[in-house]
Amino acid sequence: MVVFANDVFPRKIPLIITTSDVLLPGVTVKIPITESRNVNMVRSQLLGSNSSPNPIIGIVPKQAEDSSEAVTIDKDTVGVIGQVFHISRTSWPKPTFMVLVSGLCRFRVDKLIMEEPYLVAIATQLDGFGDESGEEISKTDPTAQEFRDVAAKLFAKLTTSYSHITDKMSHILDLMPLSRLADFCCSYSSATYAEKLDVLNTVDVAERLKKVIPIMQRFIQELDKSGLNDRRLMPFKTSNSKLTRMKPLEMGTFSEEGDDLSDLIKRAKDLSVPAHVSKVLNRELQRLKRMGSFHPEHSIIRTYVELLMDLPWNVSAIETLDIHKARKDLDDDHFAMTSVKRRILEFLAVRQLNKSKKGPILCLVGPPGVGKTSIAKSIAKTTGRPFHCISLGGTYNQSDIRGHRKTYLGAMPGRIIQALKTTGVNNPVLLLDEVDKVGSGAHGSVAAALLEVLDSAQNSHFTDHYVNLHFDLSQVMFLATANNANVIPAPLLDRMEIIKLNGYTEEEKLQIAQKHLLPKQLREHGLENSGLQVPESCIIEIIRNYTQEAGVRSLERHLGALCRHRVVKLVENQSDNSAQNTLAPVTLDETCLIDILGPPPFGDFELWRRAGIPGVALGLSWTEYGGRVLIIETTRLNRSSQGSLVLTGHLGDVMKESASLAVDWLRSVAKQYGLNSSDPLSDADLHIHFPAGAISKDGPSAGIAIATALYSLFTNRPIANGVVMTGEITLSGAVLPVGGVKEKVLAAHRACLKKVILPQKNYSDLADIPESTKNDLEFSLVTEMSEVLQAAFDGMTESDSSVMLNNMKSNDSPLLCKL
Ligand SMILES: Nc1ncnc2c1ncn2[C@@H]1O[C@H](COP(=O)(O)OP(=O)(O)OP(=O)(O)O)[C@@H](O)[C@H]1O
Repeated sequence: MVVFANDVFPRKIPLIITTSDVLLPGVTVKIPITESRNVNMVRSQLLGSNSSPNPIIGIVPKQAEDSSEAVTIDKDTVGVIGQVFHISRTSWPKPTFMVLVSGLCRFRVDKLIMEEPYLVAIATQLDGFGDESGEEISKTDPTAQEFRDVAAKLFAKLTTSYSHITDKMSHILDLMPLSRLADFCCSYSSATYAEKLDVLNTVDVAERLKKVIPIMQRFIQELDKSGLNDRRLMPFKTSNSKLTRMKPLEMGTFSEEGDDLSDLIKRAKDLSVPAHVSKVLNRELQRLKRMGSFHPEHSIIRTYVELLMDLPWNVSAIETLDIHKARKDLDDDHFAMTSVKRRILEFLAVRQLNKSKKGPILCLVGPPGVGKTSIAKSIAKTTGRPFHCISLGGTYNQSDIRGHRKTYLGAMPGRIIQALKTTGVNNPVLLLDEVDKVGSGAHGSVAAALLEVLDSAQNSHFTDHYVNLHFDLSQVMFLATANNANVIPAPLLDRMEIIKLNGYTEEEKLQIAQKHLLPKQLREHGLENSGLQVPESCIIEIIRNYTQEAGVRSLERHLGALCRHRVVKLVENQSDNSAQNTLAPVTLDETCLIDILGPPPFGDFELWRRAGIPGVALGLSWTEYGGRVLIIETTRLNRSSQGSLVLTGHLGDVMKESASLAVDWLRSVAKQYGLNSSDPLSDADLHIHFPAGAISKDGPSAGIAIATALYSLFTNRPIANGVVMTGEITLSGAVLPVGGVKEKVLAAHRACLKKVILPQKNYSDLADIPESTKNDLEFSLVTEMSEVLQAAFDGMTESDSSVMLNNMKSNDSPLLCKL
């Protein structure tokens, strides 16, 4: 109900700009609010704490329908004063409001007094609220009579179809003032945007009637031709209220919702979907049809229906399985990785022979940057299936996989369904990236949700909570990647076949850089013909002193940095001298590297400075990022009381146990090895430290290195140059095998060490190590501590050791720097 003081509307009025249709007085419409100033206006004026129950706003149409220019409001622009009856909002996919508003009368903008955050104008009312007392045209005027005749003809046409509104039609014709009737007929006939704008701008009633007559006549002809009644003419009511001669019509709308819905229905008819889907689709479309777009649930149901229609229930990519092509593709895209490629070819060959056979789910496990994701992409490429990567790192909610139930606010389908929608086929290659990083929280375990997805016996009936219909995932080729297989939950691990990718040797990295990474970076930076040469020596320098990684990602980044530097030079050259578009070819050297990349962050100076001191040994550790050289420092602090063992460096329980074992082994052999005291801890504190305390360390494999460091401390003999060791120690001094040998040996090679002491039982692991690496290293395979000591001190007599110590004291640069 409009309540204005003295029936005059307020002079200062907030505005909404409409772009899709023109509201005329006497008509009620829903206006979608998307433009930012309109949204601000609704938030502040209609939803604010001070807003009145049925606020009054001004509605101004854009002045040209097709104009793409930003909407501006000038002085004298004509609009319609409207009363807001209802506001609904949706927050998904983006925040939008829908405002139900009833047009009351025309107004003219005198002055804009605010433009941001929303528009406010000082306005003047142009016509009355549609009561007959203010009518400016007499009923006997010829134009008025002609108008009434044509309107009667139009109404007669309509009432023949809408028998239930016959009474109301005649009521309108009799009671509604002509000025208002003109607006009404124009709105509900087939007037164009420009015609409606023209009628809005025509304040003079006689003029307005003249303009609406041809519109109605054309509409009558259209109805005659089509034989149908226009759907836009909806049932309506009248009211005798003082100010609102017309009550809101039942939902005319600006948006082309009706058209959209019929498009949706038509699309649903043409779709080929399984019976259980088509049943739900039809049911939901019927609901949509019944509820109208103003219903709060409308957009939720519509989004759901659209998802059902977008999902590739019966659409498959044509698989191209050709083992020769697959071999070529894999070799073209990746250097080395022989065993991985072999396993993938076996996998593809089995599929080629028997397409219905459900192969295992391959899980590629290895340190970062060794090509897990890129080999998965190659598999997709060679099989002709679309590829999609689902990154699972940090996923703690099982709804991410299975979706949210539709009843939740902002519910969404899970990542599997979203991936299928994105790829548009039901047999893509889906890569579950970082499957070892999934977690579990208050909303269930992600691993448990993945079990269903990966189980070939169950996944033909995979049901996402949002979709709530089973989707057949049996055609999807799932691959997974992980950095550390040990932390993958056992039931999940059980469903996958692990393929290990190890770190690369220096030689392999060089080949990968020359054959793949550098050409790729040059291509991506548009430098193919720019004359940039990165010689082998530079790449080796980057590998050795600028990166310390098992994979090649950091190497690729550094090559990218070289390319970017060249691009800057090229662009600068172009702007300095527009005629010259090229630079002279350049071959980088190590000095250029320092200029471009800065001083090398790595190098093994630290190792060399520490090794060679009595009580310091080098061990090897395995991490999910590749192998690492581990420094073990020991020292003895004289105390008068009974000594104690102090361990520092962020150690796990197993590593602490290893240290105690090593100390006790040393106690037990003190006499045999002629140590000064029969109990090294009798009058001293012993401190064993593992530098880099921020990194947690655990496992038994540092046992022999700790024992050797202690032996070195108590005999005051430094361990021989470039010796590194790994192996578990027992109390009796036996050496047990350890894991991750390949990664550890590669780390020793990267650090330019000379000799690796390994447990004898790890002999078979040496087969995995590339020949070129093996040729650079000396291996000592040992079964007990006496052999470890023999190899670690390398036949050095005590006098050799003291010469070495003296050298170290007199010369600041350590001996091992020469390695
Ligand atoms: N053997 C190889 N031959 C050619 N390029 C390689 C090889 N290995 C890795 N690369 C390249 O190294 C880059 C990093 O590889 P990718 O992203 O596949 O690593 P990833 O193992 O998946 O790492 P993360 O575990 O961090 O996801 C890519 O550009 C990839 O093409």
